[in-house]
Amino acid sequence: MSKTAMRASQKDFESALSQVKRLKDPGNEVKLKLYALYKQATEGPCNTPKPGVFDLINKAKWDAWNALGSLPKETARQNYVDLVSGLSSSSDSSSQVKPEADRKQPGYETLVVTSEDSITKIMMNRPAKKNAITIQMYNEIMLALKAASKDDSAITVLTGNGDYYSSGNDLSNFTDIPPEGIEEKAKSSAILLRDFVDCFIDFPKPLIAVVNGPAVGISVTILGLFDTVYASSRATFHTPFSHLGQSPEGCSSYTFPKIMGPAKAAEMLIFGKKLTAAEACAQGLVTEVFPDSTFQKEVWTRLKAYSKLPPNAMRISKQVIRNREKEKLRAINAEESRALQERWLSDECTNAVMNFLTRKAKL
Ligand SMILES: CCCC/C=C/CC(=O)SCCNC(=O)CCNC(=O)[C@H](O)C(C)(C)COP(=O)(O)OP(=O)(O)OC[C@H]1O[C@@H](n2cnc3c(N)ncnc32)[C@H](O)[C@@H]1OP(=O)(O)O
Repeated sequence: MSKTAMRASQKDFESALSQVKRLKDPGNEVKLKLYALYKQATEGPCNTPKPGVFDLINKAKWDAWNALGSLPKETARQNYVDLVSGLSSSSDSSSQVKPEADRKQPGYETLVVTSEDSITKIMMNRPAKKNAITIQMYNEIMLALKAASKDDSAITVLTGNGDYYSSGNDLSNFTDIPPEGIEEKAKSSAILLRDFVDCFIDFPKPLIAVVNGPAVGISVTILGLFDTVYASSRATFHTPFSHLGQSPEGCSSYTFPKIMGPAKAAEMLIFGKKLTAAEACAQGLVTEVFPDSTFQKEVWTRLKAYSKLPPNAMRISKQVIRNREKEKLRAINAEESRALQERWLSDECTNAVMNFLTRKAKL
């Protein structure tokens, strides 16, 4: 029987609604389609006033819903279920490990992933946006880490393209509010954050950060979960959580006091003190700093030598060093994510994000 000949039940629809939250970000166009079909399936034809021209996001949503005209609720429900099912099967196939070595791996839009000389390199690739991490990028980094954990490389590297390592969470992630409302957005963001950080906690091979420039927010906090951090002399390390009405994540509430002592950690995590590469190295967050002019050459020469060491011995050494803390780190990650879920609903956070997005504030 063809898909369209079948009728989606309310149960199918509800299961598609929960499935959609676990999908890789399908991009804005598909998200608008999903939104429109959801509204049509639950409320019928578009019945709200058209938003003003400057209310770009709500206008795009309204246009997508209105374009469905008088499509019956049942057909919209069926189309929603079919669309989610198509997205699920393509995202399943893109998560399979691909064996091609020595060249750019396909399937990533926000990253460049390569495997060469027994090193898998995951490079964040939104240089024009300072490698700010979108929902899609969180999902792609998780996919790339899962693939790297199973491929035949010995070590894995995370780095950034352009002048920044990463400016942290893309603050426009907070503007894409689903039909279920802001609370649901905070909840799904907390789940995404927890899953993302768990991938670093659980990563089984040596994981190296090649910090090519300034690092902000979550790109700094997760460094405590890496095995080695090499920084360019141009890099800085900034966790301005209080300025943003937020609180620490990436297990930094535990790893930073352990690495640098509680007093130095508090200056970074509570007061948002920005560290230079030399300071971050003196405090133990960074393994070694290289002059910016020779950074890439020196780091990659070093990493190529390390990647020739026996891979199983390196894995076991990492396990012995890290395994006894894994459960604790997972619990800390869950607790930090819960705290942030509440913070994201606060006026302090909303105002800080709006000030950035309306160009009133920068770090
Ligand atoms: C779901 C899980 C959530 C986990 C939560 C994590 C918490 C964090 O990560 S908190 C950290 C959030 N990051 C920031 O607050 C940084 C905001 N960005 C800035 O303050 C500045 O952009 C900068 C200091 C990083 C760089 O300033 P600079 O003058 O050199 O460059 P810009 O012209 O500002 O940036 C170029 C371009 O990139 C856009 N952009 C940069 N960073 C972000 C960002 N984090 N989110 C969204 N967009 C960002 C910036 O708006 C510019 O875009 P346009 O060219 O379109 O104007």
